[in-house]
Amino acid sequence: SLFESDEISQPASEDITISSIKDACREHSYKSHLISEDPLVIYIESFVTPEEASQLTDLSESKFKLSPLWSDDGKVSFNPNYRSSLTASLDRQSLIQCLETRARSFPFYTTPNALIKPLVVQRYGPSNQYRDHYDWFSSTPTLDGNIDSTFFVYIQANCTGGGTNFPRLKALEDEKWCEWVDCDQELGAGVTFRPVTGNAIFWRNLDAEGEGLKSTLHAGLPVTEGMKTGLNIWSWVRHNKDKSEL
Ligand SMILES: O=C(O)CCC(=O)C(=O)O
Ligand SMILES: [Fe+2]
Repeated sequence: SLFESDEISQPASEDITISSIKDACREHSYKSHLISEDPLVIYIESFVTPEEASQLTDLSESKFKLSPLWSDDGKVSFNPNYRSSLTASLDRQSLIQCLETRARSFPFYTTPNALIKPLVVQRYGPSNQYRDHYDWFSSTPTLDGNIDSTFFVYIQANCTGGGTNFPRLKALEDEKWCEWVDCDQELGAGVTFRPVTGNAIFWRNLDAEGEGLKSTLHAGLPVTEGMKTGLNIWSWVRHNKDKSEL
């Protein structure tokens, strides 16, 4: 086990890890909090600085198109009833390379050689949402890799609503989480992270055999007012090749 504590739903405060990195283009510290051990879900405070968050928002500004959906063979389709946000794919300039390095050096990132595909930014205005889905694909012959881990970083959170809901995670009971998690939702609704600029959720999508974890089901809940923008950092690994580089 990665952790000493077996209390998955209420990690002790000793589970906080502070990481400081000098090589992610500038010195940067963030704080990790264990949310769930299986599936592995970590909440990261200040994964990006406020300046980085606003630069990322600026970089994506002119690039937004309707967000796609992917089938298990990797084909793209559109269905605004299911996913109504906008997506921008970012050029790999210096800030992006810094964030890729920061992601690779995250202590819980176990596939340092995995392929990071171009980073994408998701934008949600009023009523925009992304209903329940997995970030992983079921194995099919046409797609030889899968998304092993996800960072979802809130880069703009001037909104109400728009939480990131994991309906199959056990609700967090300790009030200390209410700073970041919706503590007013119904029991049984899992865990809903509230958008907070600069903070991120990291999770592993695949089990040790490379199979998708159904416990990672999640949704971007509808924004009720304002604007939410988030950055995805997805790492890809090959199927059945023991987490090798894609
Ligand atoms: O918007 C969110 O909170 C989640 C976004 C998401 O799940 C995705 O882009 O795959
Ligand atoms: Fe997702």
